[in-house]
Amino acid sequence: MSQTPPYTPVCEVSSATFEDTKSSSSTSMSCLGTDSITVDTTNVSTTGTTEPYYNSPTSPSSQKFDSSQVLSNILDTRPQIPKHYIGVPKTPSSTKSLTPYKLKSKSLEDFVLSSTVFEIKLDSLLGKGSNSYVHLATLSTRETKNMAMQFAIKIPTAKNKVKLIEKETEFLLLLRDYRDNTWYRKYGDKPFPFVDAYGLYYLDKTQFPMLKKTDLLPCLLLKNSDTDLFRFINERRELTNAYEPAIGLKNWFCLFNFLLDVLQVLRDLEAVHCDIKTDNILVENLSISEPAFKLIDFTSSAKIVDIHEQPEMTLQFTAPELLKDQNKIPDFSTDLYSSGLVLLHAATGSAPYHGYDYDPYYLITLVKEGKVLELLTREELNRMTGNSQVQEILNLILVKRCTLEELLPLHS
Ligand SMILES: Nc1ncnc2c1ncn2[C@@H]1O[C@H](COP(=O)(O)OP(=O)(O)OP(=O)(O)O)[C@@H](O)[C@H]1O
Repeated sequence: MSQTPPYTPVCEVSSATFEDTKSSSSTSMSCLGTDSITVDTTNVSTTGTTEPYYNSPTSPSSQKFDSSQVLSNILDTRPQIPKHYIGVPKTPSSTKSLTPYKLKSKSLEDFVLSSTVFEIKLDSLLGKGSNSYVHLATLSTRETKNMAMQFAIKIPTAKNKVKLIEKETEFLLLLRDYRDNTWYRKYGDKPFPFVDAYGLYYLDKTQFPMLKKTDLLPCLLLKNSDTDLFRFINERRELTNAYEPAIGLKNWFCLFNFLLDVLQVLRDLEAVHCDIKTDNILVENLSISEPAFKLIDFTSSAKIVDIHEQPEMTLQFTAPELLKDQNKIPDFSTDLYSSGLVLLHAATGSAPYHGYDYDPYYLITLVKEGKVLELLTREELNRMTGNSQVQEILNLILVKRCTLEELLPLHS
């Protein structure tokens, strides 16, 4: 991910410091009372995925992907997976002295792909979040080398970040269960709007040099995508006309429908994502006329009943009421508001509060007051108001704060 981290200043709940993961400068944020907010400095930084932040261990794989479909199908339809494919490493020869990180539940252990059956080769860096590196990688079976597939692997930046990988994986398992038992029954063969997870896989320093030499940590295997929505907006806004949404009218409504699908699933699960933003939406099928969007990053997601404090969120995509009241728990309406900001970004071509993120204190004031529409430039307004339905939908979500039910009749 090129947009947010590692330039993203993160306010850790535990330390309450305002830390920039790239520069070493840090400013106390405790006085801001926003301990769990990440400031998206997307518009300040112009990091490219082509520029790794360290000496990358990557070595492009020479594997062919003829059988990638076979392997991804096996991993996707777990009940059919052979038993020996699964297993937390015991004492693999290369990591004899390392104790694998102990996962917190049996369901997570059952999701681990055995390193005696599979091997993984890391390719290029796809993105970096505040808690993880995401690499393109190749998974192959050790015995039959032509059984190989490409995927994205989310690697924790440190051992203390594994609990977030565990939390995210548990949420992905919940979504997978929903997909298999409810989604197909309710929506037929409509694409599921969340990223597919294939399993967990343990890596050590010999495979990923950024890990400590004493660590053997579980990493999350996900379906990889061509690009994310942030980059998609930047590319498309050069091609679309000045009075239509930056990503084009058809794509904008496609994104709107996708977000309504996401919100309906979350409502069915009585859960919230809590970090819906442009960086967290992947875009697939770019060669086909309609792109397919997939939501990622479930590190802050949970069932509403299980949330007791505000999780880590991205300031520019946070609903004002969560900043005004630190005790307020995120709910469906706060995810809907964040979705409205994603739609605004896709319409105007600029991230919310673009140009106002140089001063986090000022930014917090603006977000608290929900000033996002008042800060739009003439060009941005033209793109937002060029189509009356786009304008109406944005107004309903961001100003009138309508409910999901009120929007559903507009779903096509
Ligand atoms: N499945 C994937 N395919 C392609 N790229 C991906 C995939 N998953 C993540 N990425 C890229 O990596 C970036 C970081 O991923 P992610 O947001 O899941 O990490 P994180 O550490 O939880 O980040 P955050 O700081 O937002 O919490 C994404 O913005 C995206 O660009």
